[in-house]
Amino acid sequence: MSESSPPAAPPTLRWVGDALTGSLELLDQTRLPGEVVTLSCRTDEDVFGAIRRLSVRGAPAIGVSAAFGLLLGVRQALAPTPGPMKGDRAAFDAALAASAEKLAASRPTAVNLFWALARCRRALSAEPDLSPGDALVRLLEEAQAIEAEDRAMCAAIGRHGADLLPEPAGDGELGLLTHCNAGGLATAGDGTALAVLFEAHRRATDAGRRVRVYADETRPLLQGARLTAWELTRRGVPTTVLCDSAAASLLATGRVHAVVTGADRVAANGDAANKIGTFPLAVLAHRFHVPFYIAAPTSTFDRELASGKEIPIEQRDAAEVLNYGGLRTAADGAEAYNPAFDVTPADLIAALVTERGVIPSPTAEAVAAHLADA
Ligand SMILES: CSC[C@@H](O)[C@@H](O)C(=O)COP(=O)(O)O
Repeated sequence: MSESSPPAAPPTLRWVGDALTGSLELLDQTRLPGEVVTLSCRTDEDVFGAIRRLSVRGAPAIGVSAAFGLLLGVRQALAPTPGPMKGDRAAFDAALAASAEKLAASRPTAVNLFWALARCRRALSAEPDLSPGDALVRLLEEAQAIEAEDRAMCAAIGRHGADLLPEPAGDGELGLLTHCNAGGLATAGDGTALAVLFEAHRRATDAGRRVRVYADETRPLLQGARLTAWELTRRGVPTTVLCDSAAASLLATGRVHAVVTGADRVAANGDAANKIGTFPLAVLAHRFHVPFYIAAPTSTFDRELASGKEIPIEQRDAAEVLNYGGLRTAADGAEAYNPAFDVTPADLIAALVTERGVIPSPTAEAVAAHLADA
């Protein structure tokens, strides 16, 4: 390790051990960047709580964690103390359904949660003859497959997205603006939007060029200032944090050449829900003729929803808006409006980037063609 390397941090999520005795370790994102703390989850209740309070967050990471949470839920029901699984396969399937229902209630917007739970249940219903013990091992294999696939998806998204980015004229710096955290902390890999920015930085460095990432602080929970800036600076990417409300004046300077964000759910027509504050960025990007890209794996697409109007938007605790750093800052008696996500209409999105490639100027037809056989 060189002298300037930051201390190693634990991965965002990691399964440790076998199906019968293992646990899910999560890097507690509520403590970053000040403290690096690992949570050990041994029940689905632990995972539910971690998702709900945003110790683990970001659409793909929520999905992967929920898959491991499902295993923990079934194990807790059928082997609450160390030892072989009790009950028959019907008891296993009932515990699986109950745990999936519990985990699905943790957060409403990121479709990866429901996608991962449904995928695990399908894998088990395809093998009805497995004993409870073997079915638990099968569940672990499926959760680990989801995790490994997510990692590969991030890498592919990074390459496809970086191919879209312009080269600034002369020896100018490529300026890239992002919102919230769609990085390694939000996935099992290098992220979605941040994978694009990391790849752009790597390519620019190889070519002797410069990249700067502008990270919106992302009120009210500061995922941009706390998490995105932490990831970028640890990897040596020049990083500038700005108040969300400074984006218009930054774009007006011409220093931003593309805006890249992630998504929590993309509807069949290409409308995309992402962290509150993403939609205004897309409007601003349109105003300043800067391309606005959304990077998300196909597991974030919800073909059952015709448009973004149908995406359920999480409303969070008023205290997140009325307080700051644990202290009340809003006048007594004021109420809060605190949707966690907004929906960017497809016509403001220059391209959706997935692990399969790019959907330029997304429409329902283009999204359907892109997802065919997915
Ligand atoms: C690759 S993560 C994409 C999105 O999940 C991310 O941008 C986002 O909005 C996360 O919101 P959060 O409330 O922190 O879970």
